[in-house]
Amino acid sequence: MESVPNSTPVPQKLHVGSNGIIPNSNHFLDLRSSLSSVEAPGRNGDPKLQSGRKMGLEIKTNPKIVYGEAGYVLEDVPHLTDYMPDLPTYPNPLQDNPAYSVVKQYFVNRDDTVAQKIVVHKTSPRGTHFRRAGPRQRVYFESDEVHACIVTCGGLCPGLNTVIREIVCGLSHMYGVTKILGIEGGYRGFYARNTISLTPKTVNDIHKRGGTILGTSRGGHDTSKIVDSIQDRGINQVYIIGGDGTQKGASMIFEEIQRRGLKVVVAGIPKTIDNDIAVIDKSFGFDSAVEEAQRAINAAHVEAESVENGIGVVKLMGRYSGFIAMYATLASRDVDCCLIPESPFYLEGKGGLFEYIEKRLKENGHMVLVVAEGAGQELMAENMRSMGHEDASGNKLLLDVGLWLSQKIKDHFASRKKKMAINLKYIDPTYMIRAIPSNASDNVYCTLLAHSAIHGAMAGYTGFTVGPVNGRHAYIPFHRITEAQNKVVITDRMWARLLSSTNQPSFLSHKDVEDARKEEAPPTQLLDGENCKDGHHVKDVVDNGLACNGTR
Ligand SMILES: Nc1ncnc2c1ncn2[C@@H]1O[C@H](COP(=O)(O)OP(=O)(O)OP(=O)(O)O)[C@@H](O)[C@H]1O
Ligand SMILES: O=P(O)(O)OC[C@H]1O[C@](O)(CO)[C@@H](O)[C@@H]1O
Ligand SMILES: [Mg+2]
Repeated sequence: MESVPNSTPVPQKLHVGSNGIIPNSNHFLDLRSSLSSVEAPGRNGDPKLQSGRKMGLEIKTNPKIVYGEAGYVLEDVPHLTDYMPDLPTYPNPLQDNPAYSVVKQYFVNRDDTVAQKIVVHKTSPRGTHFRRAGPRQRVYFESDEVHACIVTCGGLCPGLNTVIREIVCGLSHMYGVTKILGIEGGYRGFYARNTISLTPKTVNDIHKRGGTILGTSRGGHDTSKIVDSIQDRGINQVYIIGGDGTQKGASMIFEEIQRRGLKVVVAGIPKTIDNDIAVIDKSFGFDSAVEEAQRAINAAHVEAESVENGIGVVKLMGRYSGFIAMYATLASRDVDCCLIPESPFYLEGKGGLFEYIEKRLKENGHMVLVVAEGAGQELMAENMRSMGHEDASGNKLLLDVGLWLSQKIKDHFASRKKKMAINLKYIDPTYMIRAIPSNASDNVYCTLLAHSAIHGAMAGYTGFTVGPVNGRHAYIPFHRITEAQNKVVITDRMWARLLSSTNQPSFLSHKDVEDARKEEAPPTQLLDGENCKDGHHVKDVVDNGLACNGTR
């Protein structure tokens, strides 16, 4: 969150009505090409953006930001007409589609936007909005002109095949597209592998399988080779499914395409089993993972309660964010302790993990412990020589906290001082969970993501990631997805619910709590006005167009 320095120029203001509707839509459309050059206050002055590099990402395009009344801010996504102003448009073929033509107001009003925060005070500024996803009345591609491709990158996640299937079927059934290529093996597949032709027939039942039929990889992102391949193959719609690293790569591809002036749309579909993607409500596959994790937790519980002083330890995925562990714990009710990367813990002494385990064993005769793979990394590094290795994408390789913790617990209770017989079983279901097909609700979610991406691409939007914001699908500029990771906020209500359900110690000192409170709160919390560092009042926001959206 940052407030806007008073010295920055007030941007060109668009007249947005109090209901958020831009009164004359044509006026808005006419302004669209100039919007990309509207200087965003606080952004151009932001050293992270001025230097052009942040988290390895080159950000060259000014964000498209539109300011309205009462602190309304639209963080818009790029459009092909930003750099190709004279493109022709065509009526959306969906208007003649028997399934969709009967729907009242099927087409999204082009001024519709989705609010990032829906909990507001009566004096709150209206805050940040994103362009609403969905089909537009006019499209920028004729059906037989479209040559789409799909690529999946990063780690596996339940639902990848469903998204592939629904992009292929959606393009084909809704827009009559026949040329769709699958890029094999992630980003490097653009220049190092063959492509496969995808049709509704070939993808018909792939949603029932785990993994990705296209294969995936880490590393191998070579922007100019990728864009050469897109150009050489005559591809004009690129659908990129992947996590934060993938979206950074997608942003660079978009920048290069724009630099070359190509009529090529780049659409990102966010994927991560860890649910660590910022802005969106939830990532696909997360629900399926939490559900599948219940099987491992149940097994750990059965094993633990069947023996004297039984301890079941389950490791779940979550490199930097403990969402899977937190939700799996909350869902299960059999878990006595959940450890996540966001909440440091310690083993020995008063208030430590060993003391709590002993207490639970004495009270209950058994216990279940869930640990996210990224938890306790610093603690382990103090004990062991840290490897400091990275994978091909530059992600830090983690030490195995499950094995380490299990050994530490065994050693502690076997020590001469303690001499307490325990029976510990360690279950690592991480890759088994990641490899399952998506569950029913994720399947529906994947379908909506795919459709939103297709509608956006056909309408000429580009350089966006699609996803639900407060339940409504929106087009989100890449930089908003890649500039921060979503994490469990340990001063938030959800973590408090977990602590009260497991009765575990918080392992936090008073100082830890104070530090955590000072950290940025998540965008879903009520922050407007309250979190402006320089104390800009709502009136400043309204009168001077100053942005204070509480999200940076
Ligand atoms: N900063 C970056 N710039 C360009 N490309 C990147 C960047 N970071 C990662 N990539 C590319 O994106 C792809 C996937 O990245 P990564 O392995 O980090 O997975 P991810 O998309 O973050 O998914 P997940 O972490 O959920 O498995 C890789 O091919 C990698 O080369
Ligand atoms: O073993 P891999 O494929 O590199 O992936 C492991 C990582 O990928 C993730 O599943 C994210 O995709 C993390 O939870 C995990 O740390
Ligand atoms: Mg990642």
